[in-house]
Amino acid sequence: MFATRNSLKLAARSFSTATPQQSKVAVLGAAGGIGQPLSLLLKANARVTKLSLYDIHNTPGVAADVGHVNTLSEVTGYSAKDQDGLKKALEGAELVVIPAGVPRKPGMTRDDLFNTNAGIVRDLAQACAEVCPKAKLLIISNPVNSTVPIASEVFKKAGVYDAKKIFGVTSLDLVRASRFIGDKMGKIVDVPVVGGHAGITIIPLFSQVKGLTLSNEERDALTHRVQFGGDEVVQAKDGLGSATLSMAYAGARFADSLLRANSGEDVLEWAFIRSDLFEKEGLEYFSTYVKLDKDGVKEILPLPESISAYERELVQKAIPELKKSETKGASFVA
Ligand SMILES: NC(=O)C1=CN([C@@H]2O[C@H](COP(=O)(O)OP(=O)(O)OC[C@H]3O[C@@H](n4cnc5c(N)ncnc54)[C@H](O)[C@@H]3O)[C@@H](O)[C@H]2O)C=CC1
Ligand SMILES: O=C([O-])CC(=O)C(=O)O
Repeated sequence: MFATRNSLKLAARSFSTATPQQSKVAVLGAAGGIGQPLSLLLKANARVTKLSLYDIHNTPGVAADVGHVNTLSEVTGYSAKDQDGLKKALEGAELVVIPAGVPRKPGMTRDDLFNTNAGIVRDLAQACAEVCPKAKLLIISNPVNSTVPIASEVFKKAGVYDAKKIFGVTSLDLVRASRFIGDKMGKIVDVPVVGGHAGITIIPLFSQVKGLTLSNEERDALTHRVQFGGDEVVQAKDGLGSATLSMAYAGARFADSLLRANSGEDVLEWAFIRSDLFEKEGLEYFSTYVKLDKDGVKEILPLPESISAYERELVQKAIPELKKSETKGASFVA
């Protein structure tokens, strides 16, 4: 991966190596299973000029360790023990990535994490709304289908809400879909994934992959594998948590897209955001194709006309699930 100092290539895409403008990125939950490798990948990204790590404990060690990686960014670490540690971590942040919270154990759904993680995300979002209201929030903590509405409601209450800047990170679903199809195609291609980030709300759009032909059985099996890819890792880790390394990779890739957009590049991404696409159905949040610019979401693109009848049906099935989760999140703050 660290082939040369100037080329950090990861799969089909690469992280930025261009000389950056000033970009401070804060990671909240930085000492955790995702937080540590994610912080490492952000340290390796030349677009990050300041990396600010926060966790309730163990952050000084992670910051000291990551801080020895020889890129020019400055690394600071704060924990809950430091006076105003969270505030200091957030001051001047352009991007705030949030992987704070508990992960699943076998037999749990992501929604089972709500009771613990909803409060964590609410409180961290509250601090962001106070200290860096213009920062882009990248929410990894599960259940994403509820934690994004939670953060949004906190920002609304604080009077600083900008729907263009609050993102649920669903990029692990895209990474998985791309990887699983990679075996079939013998090369890595991008696979769109829309909807949300839990079970049947995760909808891979295999119909959009040029040159891919699947039998109905293959399509069903691959769709199921993408939808329940998280469970595969939870079971394999056998009580020790959920995906961390692949999530760090996917999260760092998503952060890089926002940093690229911030420096003027036209960037296309898939993200779970506030969207009017299903307004008629009363749904507020949906992961879809977006154009990014320095202010966050520049344009939300509709679902491709050419998606299959099978995929349309999956979208219809996901809508009530997504609605339940967003209502649960929004009511928690209300
Ligand atoms: N969006 C996605 O695709 C994915 C989301 N996740 C979710 O990410 C979250 C974190 O997962 P892991 O890193 O494996 O868990 P972990 O338990 O290894 O790490 C979580 C970290 O959050 C910290 N933390 C807890 N409360 C905090 C607070 N109030 N402020 C700051 N830090 C706090 C903990 O001290 C810990 O270091 C889980 O909710 C998990 O379900 C995991 C994989 C994929
Ligand atoms: O499955 C989990 O709980 C973690 C997660 O969101 C994923 O791996 O997609």
